[in-house]
Amino acid sequence: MDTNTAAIKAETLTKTFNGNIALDSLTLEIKKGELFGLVGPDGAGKTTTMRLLTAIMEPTSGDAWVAGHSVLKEGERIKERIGYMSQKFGLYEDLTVMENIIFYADLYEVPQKERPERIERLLGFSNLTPFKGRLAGKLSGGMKQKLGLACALIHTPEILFLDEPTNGVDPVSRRDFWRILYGLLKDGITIFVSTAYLDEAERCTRVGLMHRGKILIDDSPARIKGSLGFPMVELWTGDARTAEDIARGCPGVRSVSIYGNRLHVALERSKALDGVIGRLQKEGIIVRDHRSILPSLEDVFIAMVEEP
Ligand SMILES: Nc1ncnc2c1ncn2[C@@H]1O[C@H](COP(=O)(O)OP(=O)(O)OP(=O)(O)O)[C@@H](O)[C@H]1O
Repeated sequence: MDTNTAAIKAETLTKTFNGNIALDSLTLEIKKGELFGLVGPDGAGKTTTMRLLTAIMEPTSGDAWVAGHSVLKEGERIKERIGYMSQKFGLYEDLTVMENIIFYADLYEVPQKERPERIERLLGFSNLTPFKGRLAGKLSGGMKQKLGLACALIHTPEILFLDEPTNGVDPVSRRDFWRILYGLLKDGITIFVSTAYLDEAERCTRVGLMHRGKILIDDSPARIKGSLGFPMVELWTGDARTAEDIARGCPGVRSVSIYGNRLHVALERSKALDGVIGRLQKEGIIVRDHRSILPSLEDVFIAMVEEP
C-alpha cells in the first residue's frame, strides 16, 4: 500500500464502546492539500474519528496512516506532524493570548530562535496582534477559536485536525475562521475538519456525510448534490409545519424538510408532485407556488438518512 501520497488513509478503522459501534469500518483516503469536511449530526461518530486519526484513542480494529505513520504503531510520530484542535481545546483562561501561544510552543518544543517570527505570523493572520496582552478568558468566542487555531499551528504541522471549530461561534467570526483556513490550504496544509453545519461543509473541497458511524457518501459538494438522483421541488405553503407532516405521508415522497414557509420535497419521480399538491389543498393548505430546485447538501443528507 502506498501511504506516501495520501495525507490520511484509513482502512476498516473501527471503534466500539461496550459493544456499541461508534465508527464502523471507515475506509478513506485524503490527499495532501485537501480540505476534507466530516459532516454529521451529534453522535454520528465525528469526534471518535478525529481521536482515532490523531492517535489519541486506539481503534478496536483496522488501522490508519497519517502523514505516512500508523496510528497503531507510531502514534507519537503522528503527533509531531499534526495540529489538533479538539472541541474542548485547552486554552488557559488566566493566561494572556501571548502566554497561551508560548505555552504551546514549549509543549511542542519549538526552538527559541524560530519563535518570534512564527508567533508574529500566527498573531497576524488570526488578527490577534492587538490583543496579545489580553487574558484568554476575556476574549470573544470567535477570538478564542482563532487563538486555539494559532496554538494548534505553532509547530507548523502538515495536517490540521479541527473538531467542530466553529460550534457556537457567530456567523461573522465563522466566515473569518474559514478565510484563515483557506489561507492555510494555500500554504499546502491538509485540513480535516468536522462540522454539524451543512452550509459550512459546502466550503470544503471534499465532504464525507457521516451517519451512525458510517460515511454514507464522500465526494465534492457539487458532485454530492448532483448525486441525489431524485427530483427536488420547493413548495411555498401556508402552515408549513402541518404541510410538512402531510407531504411526508404522500405516496412517492422520499423526504421533506422545512425552511421557514417553504418545504423542500425529494420525490421518487416528478409525477408524484401533483399528488402532493392535491393532497395539501384537500387538507386546506394553501400552496402559493412551487419550482424545481437543485438540492442543498442538507437535502441530500436528509434524503439519504431517511432512506426507507
Ligand atoms: N468514551 C466513550 N464511551 C462510550 N461511548 C462513547 C464514547 N465516546 C463516544 N461514544 C459514543 O459513540 C458515538 C459517537 O460519538 P462521537 O462523539 O464520536 O460523535 P460526534 O459525531 O462527534 O458527536 P458530538 O458532536 O456530539 O461529539 C455516540 O453514540 C457516543 O455516545
